[in-house]
Amino acid sequence: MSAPSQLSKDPHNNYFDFGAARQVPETHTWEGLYEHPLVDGGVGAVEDAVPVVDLRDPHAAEAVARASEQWGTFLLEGHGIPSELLARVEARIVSVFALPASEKMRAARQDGQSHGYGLPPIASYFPKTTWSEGYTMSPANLRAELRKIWPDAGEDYRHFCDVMEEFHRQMLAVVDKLTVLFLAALGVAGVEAGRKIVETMSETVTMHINWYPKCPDPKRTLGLATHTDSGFFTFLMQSHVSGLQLFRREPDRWVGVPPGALIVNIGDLFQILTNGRFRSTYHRAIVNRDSTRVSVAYHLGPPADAKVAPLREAVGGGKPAYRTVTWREYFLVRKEAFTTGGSALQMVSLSPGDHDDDGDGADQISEISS
Ligand SMILES: O=C(O)CCC(=O)C(=O)O
Ligand SMILES: [Fe+2]
Repeated sequence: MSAPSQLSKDPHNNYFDFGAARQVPETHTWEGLYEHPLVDGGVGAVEDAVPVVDLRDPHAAEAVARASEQWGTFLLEGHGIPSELLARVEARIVSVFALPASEKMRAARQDGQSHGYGLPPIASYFPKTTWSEGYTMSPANLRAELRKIWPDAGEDYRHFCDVMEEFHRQMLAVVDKLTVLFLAALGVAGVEAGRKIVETMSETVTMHINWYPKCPDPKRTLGLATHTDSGFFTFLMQSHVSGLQLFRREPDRWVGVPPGALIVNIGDLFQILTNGRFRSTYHRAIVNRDSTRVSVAYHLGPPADAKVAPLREAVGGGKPAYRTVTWREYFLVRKEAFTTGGSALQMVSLSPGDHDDDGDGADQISEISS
């Protein structure tokens, strides 16, 4: 593998003009992308159809449990977010990425910062660059953040912020509904630990918007590198263009997720909280020749320094499978895992004889506490 181009990975020094690219340069060429077969995960597929949960279904909690245990991903229906709003979100996102490089670069993510414009946050762990641009923002500081791009706070600024805030407001209602189902599925609906999870999660919302330009040679490159989401769970809104693929084992294969739906992904910290019952999924995004694609990953998790350990109800009479971690600590573990090619969840798992130094005995293990 050739040495990575530091320049093209550094949003402060360089900007890759996707619109002008007539081929995929070495810096953006990924090897081994098609080692495993690709299968269709659409509703018509029999074996590999990605599960669907309809929030209006009286048995939705059971469907959520099954999908979270067996897939770690499901398509969400009956969420009540008007498709007209989702179309406006998409249009406004397209308009941000269409701005001249010099304007976008005003918001470039600085080293060590989680928010800002540029390559997706996980890009720095990989030797090659992905065929995408991203922008990470939190609803709490959306207006201040976007002033970097639009210092005069004109009409485009107001339209973007208004639509993203409306999206956030409507998403919070969906988060509430889905959290009720998750807690019911886990049997902790009336339990203190469950209440704490719900109370703290909405404070941490981060929105990561992704823009995948058209690509002259899409098989040679990747839009977003293979990863699991690290928090509790993520909603993924995507445009009507396919690109998301889930990794499934036995046999190893990539399952193409149908475009257009709102998707829910279980994250690593939820796998820890549920003692491995709900599972996070490896996923990636590919690009295509004819259409640009947009997605919004709406990430939810605990406050950065809250201790997360397997819930008592999930451990039952058994042993905790994971040690206590905070999201902040887990990011460091994840960085090491990306760098060494290991699994972050494996690195925080406990063997039967291990003691959880931070767990402070059986009482603490089943809690999330700040
Ligand atoms: O664009 C996609 O389909 C995937 C996005 C994603 O996985 C993420 O931002 O975490
Ligand atoms: Fe993701």
